[in-house]
Amino acid sequence: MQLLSQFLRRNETDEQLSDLIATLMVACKEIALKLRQGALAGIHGSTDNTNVQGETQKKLDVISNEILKTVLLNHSLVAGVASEEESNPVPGNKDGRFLVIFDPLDGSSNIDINVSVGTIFSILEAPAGEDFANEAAYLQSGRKQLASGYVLYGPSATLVLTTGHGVNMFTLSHTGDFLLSRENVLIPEETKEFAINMSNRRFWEPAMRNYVDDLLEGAEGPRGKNFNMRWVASMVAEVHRVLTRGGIFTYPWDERAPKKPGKLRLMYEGNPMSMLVEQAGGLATNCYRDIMDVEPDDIHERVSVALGSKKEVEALMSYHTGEEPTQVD
Ligand SMILES: O=P(O)(O)OC[C@H]1O[C@](O)(COP(=O)(O)O)[C@@H](O)[C@@H]1O
Ligand SMILES: [Mg+2]
Ligand SMILES: [Mg+2]
Repeated sequence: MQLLSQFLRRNETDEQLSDLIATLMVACKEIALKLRQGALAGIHGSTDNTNVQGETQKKLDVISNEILKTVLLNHSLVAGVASEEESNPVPGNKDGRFLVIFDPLDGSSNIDINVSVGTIFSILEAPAGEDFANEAAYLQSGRKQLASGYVLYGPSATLVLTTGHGVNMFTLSHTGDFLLSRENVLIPEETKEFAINMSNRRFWEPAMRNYVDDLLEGAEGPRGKNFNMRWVASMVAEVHRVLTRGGIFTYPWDERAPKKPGKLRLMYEGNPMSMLVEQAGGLATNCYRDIMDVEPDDIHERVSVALGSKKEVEALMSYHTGEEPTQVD
C-alpha cells in the first residue's frame, strides 16, 4: 500500500505542492473525524447566519471552513484562501506561493441525514505583487489550476486528486494515512446513467428539456437505450460516481435566477471538478463550452455544469446549438 506522500514523490510532484496537499489533508482528516462522530460532535443543524451566497449556513459549513482556514493560513506557502463561506478572500503569507480556493463542505443538505458530503479544493499559483485580500488575484481560469481535488466523506473517506497528470484516489486508513486505492482513473466514454434534479424541469432551457425527455424515452426513443437516474444532492458524491463507473451529471442554467448562469459555483465547484473530469478523459462543460475556459469575473460566480462520460456530454451539447443564456450583469 502506497502512502499519498510516497506516491507524490514517486511521481516527481513539485515538493512545495506536495507539502501543501499534505497540509490540506490535515484539515480534511479533522473534518472526517467530526463527521464520523456525527451528532456526538455537535455538527448537526443550522446556524442563524446566512453566507454571501444567501444560503443558511449549517453548523458544519462553519466548522469546516474554520478548520481549513486555520490549517492553511498557518502554512508559509499559502498566500491566501477563498472560500464559498467567506464574503472576501483571506490573505495569508504575502510571500506565499499558492492560493487555495475551496468549498469546505459540499452537499450540506445531507449532513443531518448522514449521507455523503465532501470538501472540494483548487490550487492556483499566487501572482507576484498582488493584494491577496482582493479577489482579483484569484480570478484565474480553470486552465491555470496547478492541482484540484476533493475528499468525499462517505462510508470511507476518499481523496481524489489531480496535479495535471491523471487522477488518483487515496482512501483514509484506520492509521490516519491516505493510501493509494485507485490509480489512473478513466471515465468510460459511454453511459446509461444520468443525474439531474428533475424537479427543476419546468425552469430549464428547451434544449435541456428535450435532451432529458429523449433519455426518458429509453430504448423506444431517439437514443435507442434505457437510462437509469441518480440524484444524491452532493456534487462530490455525483462526481465520484461518474469517476468510478461513468455517467453524466448536470446542474444546468435555469430561469429561477436568470441572471445567474447556474446554481453551482465556478471557482469552488465547477473548475476543480472540471480539472478532475478532463484529467480522467471526460468532458466538463457549461452545455456550450468547456467550463475551464470561462474567464471568471467574480469569486462567487455561478456556472451551469454538465460533466462526465465524453460521448454523453457531446450528445447533450448537440442539443445546445443556440446562444448561451445571459450571464451575470
Ligand atoms: O438541492 P439541489 O438544488 O438539488 O442542489 C444540490 C446541489 O447543491 C449542492 O449541494 C451545492 O453545494 P453546497 O452544499 O456546497 O452549497 C451540490 O453539492 C449539489 O449538487
Ligand atoms: Mg458545494
Ligand atoms: Mg458548501
